[in-house]
Amino acid sequence: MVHESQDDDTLHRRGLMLILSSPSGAGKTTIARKLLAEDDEIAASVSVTTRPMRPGEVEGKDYYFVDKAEFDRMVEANEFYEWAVVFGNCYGTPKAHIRDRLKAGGDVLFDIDWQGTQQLYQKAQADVVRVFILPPSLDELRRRLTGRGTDSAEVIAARMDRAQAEISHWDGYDYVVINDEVEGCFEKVREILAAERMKRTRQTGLIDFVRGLMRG
Ligand SMILES: Nc1nc2c(ncn2[C@@H]2O[C@H](COP(=O)(O)OP(=O)(O)O)[C@@H](O)[C@H]2O)c(=O)[nH]1
Ligand SMILES: Nc1ncnc2c1ncn2[C@@H]1O[C@H](COP(=O)(O)OP(=O)(O)O)[C@@H](O)[C@H]1O
Repeated sequence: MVHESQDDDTLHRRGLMLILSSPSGAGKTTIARKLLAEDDEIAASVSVTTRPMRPGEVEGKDYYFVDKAEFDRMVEANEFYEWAVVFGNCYGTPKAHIRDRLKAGGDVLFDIDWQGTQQLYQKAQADVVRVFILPPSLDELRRRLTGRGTDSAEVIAARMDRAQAEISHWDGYDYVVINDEVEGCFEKVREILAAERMKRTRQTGLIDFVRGLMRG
């Protein structure tokens, strides 16, 4: 649970920003979905966009939908950690909701590439935990992209062409996990998350607790 106050039996902690990146097809969406389904202390980051809402999309769940004037105002007011224009529409990661969530002890999951990772890290270094997921081999990466059945042969070829360039950014991450087998990879990501949650600097309730201990 996300703690609203410190009046419960666990020490209050500050949330963290968990970034999962990988070359396309290595399995970051699979790991992210499992984490979101099994861990109620973490929620996905919701971006702001000027793109029109698609049928079935939900405001505040898929995106926050705004018009261009409002998006420009948010850029001017420095309300984004990062933003970009993709296919003619603007997309940005808003600070406000994320800050509130971190303060309340909730974690936020980002499924973003190395460029977005660099930008987030520059803005929020102390809160960011960067995890890079590697495929066990390029042959297996190709098998996964093909097996997913979502992309044409051309798109798969383009993703394979980009894979080595993406892999070359592995050293910009705090942790690297090889996704050989899903359950094993998922467990490793969970262990990383568990350890990062225990970091002294994130346990904001510790000072009072230790003072109490010292007073006897
Ligand atoms: N930089 C950045 N890119 C984003 C953000 N949110 C979404 N995108 C990217 O915008 C692109 C288009 O997203 P979307 O309109 O949902 O279409 P789809 O994901 O291609 O179906 C994708 O490549 C997303 O990764 C964001 O907050 N910041
Ligand atoms: N460890 C694994 N072993 C075999 N297949 C996997 C593994 N992890 C993911 N997959 C499959 O590979 C495909 C690509 O995974 P996905 O999570 O969509 O990758 P990404 O989000 O990195 O593009 C999907 O069909 C997924 O079910």
